[in-house]
Amino acid sequence: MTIYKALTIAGSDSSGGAGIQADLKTFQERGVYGMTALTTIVAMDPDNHWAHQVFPVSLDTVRAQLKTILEGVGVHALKTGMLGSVELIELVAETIETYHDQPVVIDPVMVCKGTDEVLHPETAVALREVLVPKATVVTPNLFEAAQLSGCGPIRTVDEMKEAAVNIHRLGAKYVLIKGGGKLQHEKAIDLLYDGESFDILEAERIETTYTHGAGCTYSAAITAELAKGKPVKEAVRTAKTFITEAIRHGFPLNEYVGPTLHAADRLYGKKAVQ
Ligand SMILES: Nc1ncnc2c1ncn2[C@@H]1O[C@H](COP(=O)(O)OP(=O)(O)O)[C@@H](O)[C@H]1O
Ligand SMILES: Cc1ncc(COP(=O)(O)O)c(C=O)c1O
Ligand SMILES: [Mg+2]
Repeated sequence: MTIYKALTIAGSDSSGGAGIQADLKTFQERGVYGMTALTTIVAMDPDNHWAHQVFPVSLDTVRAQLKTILEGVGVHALKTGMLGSVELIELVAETIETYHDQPVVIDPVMVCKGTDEVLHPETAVALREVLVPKATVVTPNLFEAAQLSGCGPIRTVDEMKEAAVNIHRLGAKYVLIKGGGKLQHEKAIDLLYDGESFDILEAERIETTYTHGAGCTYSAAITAELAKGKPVKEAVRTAKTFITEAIRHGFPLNEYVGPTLHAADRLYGKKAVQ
């Protein structure tokens, strides 16, 4: 029996809903062995309205983790999440160049939910110019897609299409823009573009604010399916069902944050994508 292995290069969300924790839980749920290269640690302050504090991991430490996994073990697919510095984005891009055989999912994390404030503003340009061109699939939310594409704010499916074309021109093979809860639409719409045609993924829109980590979980589920050798379109459809169930069963951790339930598809799943 083949054990499929996936790597996430991402930050730690101590509260467990997003980041490397979401990725590992999702890999496990999808039957894939998960490994990690930790880039940064995010802590949230309960005495200060859950304000985020970011503690970066040194470049050498990230390099050593990547060597452990990519030279010491090998992976069937990898994904990136929060990277936190231009130097790190460059290191990850070089690493992908060296191990370019596996599918690569780039989740171009710029923002945490609840704010449109870019966490590391200087990294947006490096993401666009250095890392997105290496992606098998890039998975921006609406805010990130606007930043990467150079388009203004994205409010409609037509504007999502325009942004997807621009991002595809950067070199990503597939562009998946997440309309999610922010697009004014009765469904939760995502748009997948492969340079030729647009696929709309449509799922039930769930009335909830417990979506912390939804993007990480979605991109990790896509990575897991790609690790198993699934084609991109099938991987994205499977992941869409998975994230819809995880959001349906999202829950509050405290007054500030509610993550999705990574185990929901296994525990309560039903088909969600139309
Ligand atoms: N309220 C919702 N109901 C159903 N699906 C949602 C909802 N909000 C987000 N999604 C879906 O969750 C996935 C992650 O999207 P999103 O939350 O926009 O990402 P991010 O966490 O990176 O901002 C996408 O498939 C999106 O369509
Ligand atoms: C370490 C880390 N990575 C990524 C994210 C982005 O999470 P989301 O999946 O909600 O976009 C967060 C948000 O808090 C985070 O803390
Ligand atoms: Mg995100």
